[in-house]
Formats: sequence, structure tokens, C-alpha cells
Amino acid sequence: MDLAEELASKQRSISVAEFFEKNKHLLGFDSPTRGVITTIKEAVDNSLDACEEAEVLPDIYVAIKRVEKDVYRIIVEDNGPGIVPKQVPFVFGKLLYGSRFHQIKQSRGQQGIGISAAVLYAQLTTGVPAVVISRTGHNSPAHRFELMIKTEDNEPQILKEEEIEWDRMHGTRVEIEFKSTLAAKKRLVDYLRYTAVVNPHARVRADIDGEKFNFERASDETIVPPKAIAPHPHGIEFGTLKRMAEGSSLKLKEFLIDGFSRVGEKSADEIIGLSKLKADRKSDKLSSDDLKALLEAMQNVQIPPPPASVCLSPIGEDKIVQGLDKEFELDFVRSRTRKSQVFSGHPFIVEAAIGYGGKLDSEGSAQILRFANRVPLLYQQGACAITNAVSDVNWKSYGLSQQGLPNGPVMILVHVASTNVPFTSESKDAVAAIPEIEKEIVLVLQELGRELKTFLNRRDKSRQAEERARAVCSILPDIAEKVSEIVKKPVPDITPLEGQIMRKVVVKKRTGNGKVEIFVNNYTKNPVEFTIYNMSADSGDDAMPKPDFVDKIGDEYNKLWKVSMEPESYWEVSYKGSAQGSVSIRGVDENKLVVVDLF
Ligand SMILES: Nc1ncnc2c1ncn2[C@@H]1O[C@H](COP(=O)(O)OP(=O)(O)OP(=O)(O)O)[C@@H](O)[C@H]1O
Repeated sequence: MDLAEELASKQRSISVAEFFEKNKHLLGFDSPTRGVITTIKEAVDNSLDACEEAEVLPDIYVAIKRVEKDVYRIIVEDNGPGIVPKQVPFVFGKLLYGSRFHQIKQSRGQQGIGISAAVLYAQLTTGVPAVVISRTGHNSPAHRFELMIKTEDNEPQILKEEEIEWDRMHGTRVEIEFKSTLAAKKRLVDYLRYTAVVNPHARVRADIDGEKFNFERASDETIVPPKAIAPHPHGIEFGTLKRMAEGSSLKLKEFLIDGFSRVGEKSADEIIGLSKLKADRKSDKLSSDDLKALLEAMQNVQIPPPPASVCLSPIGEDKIVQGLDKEFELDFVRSRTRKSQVFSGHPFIVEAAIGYGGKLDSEGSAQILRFANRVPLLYQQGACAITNAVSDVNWKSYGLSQQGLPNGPVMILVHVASTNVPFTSESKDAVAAIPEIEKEIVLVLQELGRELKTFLNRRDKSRQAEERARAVCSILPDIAEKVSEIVKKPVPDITPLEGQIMRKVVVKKRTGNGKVEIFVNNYTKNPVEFTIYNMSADSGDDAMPKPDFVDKIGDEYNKLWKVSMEPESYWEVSYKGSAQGSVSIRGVDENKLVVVDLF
């Protein structure tokens, strides 16, 4: 046998499932640790997409349970519209099967690989089938499936199907078991937190190996779901045009108006004129050369950009601020949503926010939160166009030090929303370096940088004024004592005076033995609202007396108390245990509130 014949005997087609089984890193399954995050991300993305389409407020439950030493069961459950039973095996048991690939609109999922890749990974590492429960409404029973993927032909294998009782009216629950570790727990919690920030309408509850997390929704408004649009003539490629033309029996002019976004009578006439084709030619009769001429003409006619307001769903400035404030309690936060732009015929919108202070780490470089179509990007920060654009901004001119990325207690959030986010790979970790996108990111960050600079300048000025006022206040008690000695009168209460000198509401805190005393002066006639966090880190909730004016707003990890005190009122807090927990008071409006006697 000669070599060609020998090789010929070895040629055979490769199923897509076999390919991805071998190349799982391409889909974000490069290690068991990462596998957990990718699986949860894919399932949660699907849940959010499904709820958005059904216009329901997402209520998502995520759990990771240890089954054996290194085997974990991952559960994601949603209250979405559910999946009709005959589709379930394909959604979870066939790669490249999905509802979004052919639609031009913003969505988290794009490729139809995500969740089936997780099923594939599970069967590869443990051989345990995926369990899916889904219900489409109160009139339909819930169906439970046990599924695997036949890798040799990329078809689903149903091991069991049954109708079951399920307390959810509608929704989907997927359970996948695989070999892994919880080494990336922090990253996972971050992923859930960031998901909550950019999906303020979602409620996400999680149980990670027994530890509970609850990310409440910051907004009760459902998102108006983006609608699919027709392709834009500037974003079309030859193959797609050919397929569209072959599948249409319309005449050329109608084909253009009907099949493409933003093409009306005038643009259609212009395109046809430039292409030198006849307007009444049947589109399925066009030759390859005709189509090439048509494509060329399409690119050279000015056509309005695609209707971004229909097919994109930016988060919005207020919602971003709400989300960030809820999770990070920043001293300064501003956000901007830019107008839509286009790259290669695909509409996109860039939104960004800058946060400063609060709970952010003051050491090291800024925290960069990258998002694409409302999905947090967790890996490959260095390879992402968002990171490059952040480094391209001259942060020094906005009052921050910089080594590539800016330094200090700064958080930079960037969200790229598009009908076609250009990722660097199928694992959807990083946005590719598209000049139009990078430019928009730089512009929005420069806008926000200017606002940050104004805040930092004002803060520095008010700090100086405050220091002077504090110096005056510190000698006031002595002066009051001396003067009263001289005039032989009782020592007056100088706190109103302090308030006037500081021109602020003064909340005083003193510590005694195991005690914290909070005092609000009378500079204002209104109650003073502020938050206290981390109260008594080691002495538990019981250590806090809870008068009427105190409300607990944090969870057990984030001890946060909302306090509203009348002017000239005291509040003495005693600890049961040792008073080692740090207490700090953060003003709701830091320009109106000053804290004295910090410890
Ligand atoms: N929880 C769910 N509720 C309703 N439909 C779902 C759910 N999960 C998946 N689907 C449907 O299954 C399809 C396939 O999901 P899959 O995760 O494989 O791909 P995708 O989300 O479309 O794209 P990507 O590969 O980019 O994640 C989705 O397009 C959606 O129609």
C-alpha cells in the first residue's frame, strides 16, 4: 500500500463533541477548578437569558455540594420559562444547538455550546449523567431527564425520562457532577457578586459547600428584552449574502428592503444602481459574480447604523451606580452610557463606571471589572481590549498614580454590549482588540476621569478646611473652661459651636471599656442618617443593642447597620465580648457628616 492509500484509510470525519472533548480548554474547561466556574457561568447565563426573554424577574439558585472527596455536584435552578420536553435532550446533550446563534440581538449566550460542554466535561470526568428538570407552566407537568452526550455522533442519549412533581410553576434546574476542587471559591463568589451588579433585577442565592450567599435584587424592574434585527448591509459577508439570496424568492429590491436592517427604498435604489444589476432580478437567480457586485455596492452606500435601541440592552447609568453602591459602598461613583456605535456592521454600546474609596483596597492597582453583554469576564484580563483601553488612559492627569493600570482605591467597570461581542476565543474570556470599541472605552473613561478629578480636588480642599476646623475645635474645651473660670459661670456646652465651626453635622464616637458612644450634634434640625459597618466583628449580633433607630441592612458577612439619630442624641453601645471589632462610621453624604474621635 502506498502512503496516500494508507493515509486515506485513516481519514474519517470528527464529531464536534469529539473535537471539544479533546480541546476542552477552548471552551473554558482547562482545569477542574476552572470547570466549576465555567459550568456555573454557562448555566447562570442561560437562566438570565431565559428570564429576560420571558420578562420575569430572575430568581436563581446556585449550589455546589461535595459528593465525594474530589467530586462536586453543581446545581443551577431558575424561574425562567422552562424548556419544552422534546427540546431538553438537544439543549443539554448536543453541542452547537441553541436558539441564539442565528439571532442578531444582545444575549449572553451566542454559540449554543455552553451548557452541553459542561455536560460533556462531567461525563468525561465522572461518567455521571446530567439531571435536568424543566417545567413550562402550571398546566404542564415537570419533566426530569437523565442525559449524556454520545460523543461519536454528538447526539443526546436519554438514560431516563419521567414526569415528576415540582414546586416551581415554571423554570429549569440542571445538576451536573464532576471531579473538581473548590480552589476558586473566591472567584466564584466574585462572579456571583459581579453578576448581581450588572443584573440589578436578578436575585441570586448560593450555597457553596454549605456557605450561604444572598445577592438581593437592587431593582424590581424587568429588562425590556432586546429584539432581533435583520443583518446590516455593512456587516454582511459573502457566504451569508449568498445563503440569504438563495433562500429568497423576492425580487432584488424587495430582497434588500426586506432582508436587511435600515435599507429603505432610497438605499435599495442606490445599492442596485452601484451594483449595475436590475431591480427586478429574482434574488435566488443571482450568480456569484452578481452577488460579489451587490456586496461591493452595499459597502459603498451610506446607510444609517443598525437600530441599537431595539437590539441592545445597556444596563443604564443609574442601575450601574445602584449595583456598585450596594456591593461596595463607595465614597464616589459615577457611570456613563455612551451612544451606540458600529464595528463591521455590528452595533455596540460601551458603558463604564468609576468608583473610589469605600471598601476598596487602597494598595495596589485598580480593580477592573469587565463585562460583555452583562456577563462578568473573569479570565485573561491581560489579553482583553478593555484592560488595554484602561491602560491607554492617562490617569495621572485625573489625580491617580499609574503603572499601566491606575493605582489606589479605584474600581473601573466597563461593559461592552453588542449583537456580536468579538471575543478572542470560544471560552468568551476577553474582548478582541477592535479599534472602534477600544476608542469608545478610552473616551468614556476620560469623561469619568474628569469627574473623579473634580471629586478628589474637592475632597482635598474640604479635608484641609476640616483639619483647620478640627484644630480650632480641639482647643475650644480649654478656652470654654478658662473663660468660665474668669467670668465665674458654669462651663457651657460647646457642641453647638463645634457644629457651626465645622459647618457640618458631627457624629462623635468615643470608646470606653468595651463601649462605643455615638453622639450627634445639633448643627442640623433633622435626624442624621449614617451607616456603621463591621460592628463587633467577633462578638456576634447579640452584642448589638437594637434601638428603634438602628436597622440591620447587611448580612452575616457584611455587618452593616443603618442608623438614624435625632440631633443631640446619644447612643451608647456596649459589647458583650471584647471590643476588638473595628467600628467605623460612614456618612451617607460625606460632605455633610464628619466623624470625630475615630479609633
Ligand atoms: N435555563 C434555561 N431556560 C430556558 N432555555 C434554556 C436554558 N438553558 C438553555 N436554554 C436554551 O438552550 C440553548 C442552548 O444553550 P447553550 O448554553 O448550549 O448555548 P447558548 O447559551 O445559546 O450559547 P453559548 O454557547 O454562547 O453559551 C439556549 O440557546 C436556550 O435556547
